[in-house]
Amino acid sequence: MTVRAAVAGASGYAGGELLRLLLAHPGVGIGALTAHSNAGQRLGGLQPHLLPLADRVLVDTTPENLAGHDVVFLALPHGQSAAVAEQLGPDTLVVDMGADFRLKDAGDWETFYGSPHAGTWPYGLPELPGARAALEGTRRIAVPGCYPTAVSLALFPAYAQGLAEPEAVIVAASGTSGAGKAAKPHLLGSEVMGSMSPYGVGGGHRHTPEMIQNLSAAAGERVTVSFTPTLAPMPRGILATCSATAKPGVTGESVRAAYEKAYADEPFVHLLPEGQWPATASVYGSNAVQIQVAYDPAANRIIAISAIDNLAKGTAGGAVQSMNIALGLPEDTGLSTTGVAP
Ligand SMILES: NC(=O)C1=CN([C@@H]2O[C@H](COP(=O)(O)OP(=O)(O)OC[C@H]3O[C@@H](n4cnc5c(N)ncnc54)[C@H](OP(=O)(O)O)[C@@H]3O)[C@@H](O)[C@H]2O)C=CC1
Ligand SMILES: CC(=O)N[C@@H](CCC(=O)OP(=O)(O)O)C(=O)O
Repeated sequence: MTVRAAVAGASGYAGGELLRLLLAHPGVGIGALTAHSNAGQRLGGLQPHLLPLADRVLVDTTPENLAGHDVVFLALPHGQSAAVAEQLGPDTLVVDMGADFRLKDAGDWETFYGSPHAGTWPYGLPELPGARAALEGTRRIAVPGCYPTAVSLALFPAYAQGLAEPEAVIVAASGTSGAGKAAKPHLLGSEVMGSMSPYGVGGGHRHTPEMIQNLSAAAGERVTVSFTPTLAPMPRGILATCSATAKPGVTGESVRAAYEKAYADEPFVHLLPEGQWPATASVYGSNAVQIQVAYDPAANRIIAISAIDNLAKGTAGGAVQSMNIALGLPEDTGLSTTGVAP
């Protein structure tokens, strides 16, 4: 079976990484490539690493250009996907890599994104309880945010197995590609190189409600989240350091056993051997997630650390993984757990 896929936002970082993965996917043929300000340009001038597609010309992001495909990926800025998606038929698999359909609570959406809520689609993080079943056969997928991917995978086993109190503290470092390709003053090389800095401090980051949604569902009670993102001088990668107070009776052994149970059969999540710690360099360009967990008896806290590539498992790889499930393909088709090093 070969499906024909269109990519809206093909000139951006997420669209570019998606095309890199789709070029290696045996079940996908690449159809229309759309953009906005770069419509009319050769892809090779914007994504020079995608050599097999260099002479393809970007077209406008219109329903006409996206029609006639089996799968349409939307790698557009927040708030742009809903209007495009509603023009696509119910038989088309629409995979939204933006935020528009991730949140269930309309109030949360309005508070953090400042526009009317478009709706909620099956959530593309297959490792979460119940998520795979919701993705099977669906024709609409909301790909999670990059930080919520890293944080939810680091912490949900502790909540799902009743080991952690409902308050999580998270500090995560992201590479600069997480902010997209558009020029922003704080992303100038001279600002980023040789420096790390926090942003969105104090509960203001828009990924906070998405983390609360995922962790609360796992816990069966509302989990509060204190989330501090930081910008790291690297192009890709997220390292999320997450902790929560342990419930009475928790030990290092019970925490380890909970994570081993949660991830025993997951193709992309690798619980590292004890004593080895996640590193962004180890997952560069791959769909793998590295996780390690420890119990700090002096502080009575569970500490879970994850590393992902924000553009791979954190966006495009997660999108392909969920597409595979929706189409009934083996989940790992076209995806690799092999990174690039050094
Ligand atoms: N970067 C990351 O790590 C992650 C990104 N995402 C999500 O993926 C989506 C794309 O992000 P990213 O690739 O980083 O962003 P970029 O800024 O790199 O790319 C944005 C893309 O959208 C196009 N675009 C911009 N404005 C419009 C518009 N008004 N209508 C239609 N197309 C438009 C751009 O076209 P043109 O170049 O022609 O202007 C470009 O192709 C976002 O929703 C983001 O949240 C999700 C998880 C992680
Ligand atoms: C470093 C950096 O700026 N990262 C982005 C997150 C990117 C992402 O995954 O988020 P969305 O898909 O929700 O846009 C940020 O903090 O806004």
